[in-house]
Amino acid sequence: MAPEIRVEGLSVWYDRQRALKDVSLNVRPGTVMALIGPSGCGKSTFLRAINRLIEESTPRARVQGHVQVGDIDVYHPSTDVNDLRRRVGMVFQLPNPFPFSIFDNVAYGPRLQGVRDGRTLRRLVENSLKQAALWDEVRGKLRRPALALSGGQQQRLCIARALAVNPDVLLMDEPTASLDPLSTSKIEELVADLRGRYTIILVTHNLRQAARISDHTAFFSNGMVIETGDTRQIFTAPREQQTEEYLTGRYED
Ligand SMILES: Nc1ncnc2c1ncn2[C@@H]1O[C@H](COP(=O)(O)OP(=O)(O)OP(=O)(O)O)[C@@H](O)[C@H]1O
Repeated sequence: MAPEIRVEGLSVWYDRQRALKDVSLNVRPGTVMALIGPSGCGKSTFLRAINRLIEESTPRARVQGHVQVGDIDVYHPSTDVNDLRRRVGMVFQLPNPFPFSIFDNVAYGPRLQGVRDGRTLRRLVENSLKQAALWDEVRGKLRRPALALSGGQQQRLCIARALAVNPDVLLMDEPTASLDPLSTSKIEELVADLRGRYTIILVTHNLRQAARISDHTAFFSNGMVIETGDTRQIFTAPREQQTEEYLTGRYED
């Protein structure tokens, strides 16, 4: 079941720099939330706070506030980070398949979880590749190296890999930034398809993409959420002047 994500009073410090300032934001179950805003405003930091990736990449960073993903209190001392990351999948800007075969990339997570049975693995791999809209292009070639796929296919493979462990949240950090227009539209269709089954947060610099595929949008600036709401409303009638300036390109990046 796609969970609600509730974030209350989230602040993040990297050394002395405060990258997020008391951010509160809710994402409803099974919806797509787009995070937009100028470079360095804290969008990726927000995303990485949700699956506790910040402590992984920057052990000296400090996180304060409350993050709830369904029934998981993300920063509670008893929370199992591996379990959290199984339920909260992540896709990055640059496709990052492992230097293994297509099959082994998708089977990686389930194998780590102890799935050994060949038939079960084959079924999981096929289902995940179908969900990621890649199956038709790679069936019969599952033993080929993942790195031989095109960039757009690699990104869909990374989405399949994330889906293979059966998450219920997907965090996507500029997933189409490195892709050509055709691959971008495939990923956008895929996100539209996954909506409902997963709660999705998508960071994007592509405003038209945010307008096309998100239900809600949050505009970040300088570590704060300036405005959040229905995507249509944000794009057609923003309440805040800063949002309007950003959307009309008058914002100093
Ligand atoms: N690991 C880190 N160590 C120190 N400072 C960091 C680290 N990661 C991010 N920052 C700083 O925190 C601020 C927010 O960065 P973040 O990457 O979250 O912004 P962003 O909105 O995602 O930017 P972009 O759109 O360019 O990806 C920036 O000033 C950035 O330089």
